[in-house]
Amino acid sequence: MNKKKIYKLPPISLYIHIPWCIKKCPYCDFHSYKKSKKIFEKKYIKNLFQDFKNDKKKISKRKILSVFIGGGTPSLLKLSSIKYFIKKIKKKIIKSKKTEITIEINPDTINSNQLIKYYNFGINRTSIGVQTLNNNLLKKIERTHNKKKTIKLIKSTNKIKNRNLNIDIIYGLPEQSIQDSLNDLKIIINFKPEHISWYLLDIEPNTPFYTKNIKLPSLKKTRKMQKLGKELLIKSGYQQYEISSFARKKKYRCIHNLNYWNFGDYIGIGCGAHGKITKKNKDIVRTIKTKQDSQYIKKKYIQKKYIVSKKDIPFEFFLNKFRLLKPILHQDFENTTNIKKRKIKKKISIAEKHGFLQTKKKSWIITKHGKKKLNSLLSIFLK
Ligand SMILES: C[S@@+](CC[C@H](N)C(=O)[O-])C[C@H]1O[C@@H](n2cnc3c(N)ncnc32)[C@H](O)[C@@H]1O
Ligand SMILES: C[S@@+](CC[C@H](N)C(=O)[O-])C[C@H]1O[C@@H](n2cnc3c(N)ncnc32)[C@H](O)[C@@H]1O
Ligand code: SF4
Repeated sequence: MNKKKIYKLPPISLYIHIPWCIKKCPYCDFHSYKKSKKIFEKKYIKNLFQDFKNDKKKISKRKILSVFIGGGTPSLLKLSSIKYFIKKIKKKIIKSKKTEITIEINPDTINSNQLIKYYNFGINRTSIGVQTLNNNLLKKIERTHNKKKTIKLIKSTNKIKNRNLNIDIIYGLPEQSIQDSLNDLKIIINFKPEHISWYLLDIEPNTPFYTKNIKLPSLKKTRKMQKLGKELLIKSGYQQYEISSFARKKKYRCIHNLNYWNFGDYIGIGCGAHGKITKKNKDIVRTIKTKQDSQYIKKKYIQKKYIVSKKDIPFEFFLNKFRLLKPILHQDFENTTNIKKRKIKKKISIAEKHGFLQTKKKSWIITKHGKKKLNSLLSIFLK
């Protein structure tokens, strides 16, 4: 009998991109820019919903695991726009109160009353971009908020029942001392946010911080910050479940980001949003939405769409999976990529020879050395 193999498709999330910011931060490589007065928010929201409806058809009845409203700065939107949009998508896709719905917030864009309203609309996870609480450093990285204002906003979240709060902090900032970086963590930990994303400043070539040649802490210093910061977070009750992600309890791990790192699928709507959809024949389709808002509101949603070539899939899979710093099941690789593990045997043995990986009966394990040299490990799969 000719048995047809039925593949299980990966879980699918929804990402919504709001590209606007108060101003562009000089270190930021995200797709974001200052909003022009000519662009009407209402029009953008209407188009977001149309873009969503178009993409929704491509996933038929697959259940949405999580929703993430990111940016840019989604908290720049009017409360009425967010309320309207959440209500519309909830009707279409969200069947359970447990579905994680996150919104990213810049502390200079809202007050505590507005933040509380997000929870009333059904958003159940909020993420505040604090970066640092040192006023001098905030000025150096050209942020528009200060310590006092940020702390007031964080404090106000204590009133929220079932709060699920994430705080983004960056370390390795220009001229930052080890003590400065640990102080930021100590202050934030005192507020007991459910989640802390603790990023090392990344300098990408197309940002002003790259071209300006700013003075960064030495590698030795950032390594020390990393070691001491991680120890502090763990001592304070946070569990690390990804390179930069720490949660107070397992239930506070970010479902949306975990789905990306597990090489799950996601619809990406809004200017510059990326999407990844695995089709029934296991082709992986990536989409990039139109970057300019003026074009997007003319209903030109898609900028690029392509099928990921078979030879690139292992690299994309490991790029995400290695971030979780835990064993990767062979079965998981084969199921998610539709590629047999023997096809990557050569690359795995190179990684083993370098001491980056160990092959066990059912999984690959990243060694301590591999965790330190994650980029070198990944580059093996890029070749
Ligand atoms: C897209 S931003 C959204 C938050 C909001 N726009 C804000 O900045 O307040 C998400 C997070 O990415 C992090 N981030 C942005 N640029 C970074 C960089 N160059 N290096 C490390 N982290 C960065 C920041 O912590 C920021 O809060
Ligand atoms: C830098 S992370 C910050 C997460 C935040 N710290 C938190 O835990 O809530 C932002 C998230 O938005 C997603 N994201 C940002 N820009 C995106 C885009 N243009 N298309 C798709 N996803 C995007 C990232 O992949 C990630 O899941
Ligand atoms: S860090 Fe946040 S506020 Fe700054 S430009 Fe990037 S997205 Fe906008």
